[in-house]
Amino acid sequence: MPGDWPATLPAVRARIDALDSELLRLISQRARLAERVAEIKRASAEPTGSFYRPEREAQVLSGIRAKNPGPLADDTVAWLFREIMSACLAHEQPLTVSCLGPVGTFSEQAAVRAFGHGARLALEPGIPEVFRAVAAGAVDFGVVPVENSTEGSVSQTLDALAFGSAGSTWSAGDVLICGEVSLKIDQQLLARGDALDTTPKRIVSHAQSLAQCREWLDVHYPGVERIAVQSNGEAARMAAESPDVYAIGPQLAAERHELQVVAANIQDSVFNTTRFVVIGREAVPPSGQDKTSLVLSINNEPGTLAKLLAPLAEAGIDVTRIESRPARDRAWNRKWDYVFFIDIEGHQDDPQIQAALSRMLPFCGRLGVLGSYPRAVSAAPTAPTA
Ligand SMILES: O=C(O)C(=O)C[C@]1(C(=O)O)C=C[C@@H](O)C=C1
Repeated sequence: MPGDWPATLPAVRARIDALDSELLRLISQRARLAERVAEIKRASAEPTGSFYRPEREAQVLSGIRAKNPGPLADDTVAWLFREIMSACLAHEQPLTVSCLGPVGTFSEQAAVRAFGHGARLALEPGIPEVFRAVAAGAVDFGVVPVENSTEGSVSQTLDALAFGSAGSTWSAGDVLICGEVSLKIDQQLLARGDALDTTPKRIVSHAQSLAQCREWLDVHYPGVERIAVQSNGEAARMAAESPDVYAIGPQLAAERHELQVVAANIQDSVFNTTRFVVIGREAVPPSGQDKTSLVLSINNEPGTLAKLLAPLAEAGIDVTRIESRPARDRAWNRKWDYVFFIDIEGHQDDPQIQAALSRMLPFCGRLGVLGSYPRAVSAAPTAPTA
């Protein structure tokens, strides 16, 4: 520690007060610059619909992590700047972000992780409703779960991205992936305070959460009926209404619904993590550290998948995920039975990616780009546990 550090508590606090004043002055100056950014965006020849710039935010957060001198963790300083940017953006143009509700879902937590507390949240009863709100322009962006490390893909999200709405109120392509955020999922068993010493008649949660805790429930609550509901928030709401019902969900749900934690961190895997995507209506320009999500159908002949992936391998493009699902949409399955979801490193505007995609086209029944977006930059209020 430098020799001129103050020695007494009042002297240290005086130094902290002086630094806080300086920080406040700098943050206010930053907010003034954000006002200027807004003026420039409004006057731009090609004004974009939203002032939110995920590619710029990813660059700012990566830069902060790289420059962090300590002693605070990279995740912590990135989180502080996430909130500063969120406040600056809210000052430029308030955003509304839709996600699965009611209050107390992991999706709510992920939306705050992606946008900070400056965004207004619009909570929807289901994932299709989040897509509909984004497609209709009722909200600026949405945040939806796409895959979980224990349970795999969230089929409602993949189907909506690939095929559009089941009722044809909006089409695939109206909604694009604009960003991603990962959340460590710690599941809590929740109950009303007056139900703690009883055996519940039912344990309710979202199907994914029940599946993530299957083994733990088999051991600790064998024979108790498990009921899947629309969301963890809805489960917590039901537990708050009846002492016969226990819910599984996040700590946030306990706080929002005034429930007690009967058992903490009951997920079967300690690495349990869910990846969420941010969905919007506009394509995102390159940030320099991007991913592209593709959906495609292939001719079901021997060797086609290998031929399809060869241009990516030959160009040294990393495939971060590949997943197949039955094609539900007639336009996709008239001739082709399965669709593949493939995530690759890079942006669709990169010439190298464009060249690889055009070499893949002859092997595809259809090929759609679900979006190019900045790779998640970790920014968490507390150090992640895994
Ligand atoms: O650089 C911009 O375009 C801004 O609007 C400024 C800013 C920021 O506070 O740094 C705010 C919101 C955007 O999403 C990205 C960055």
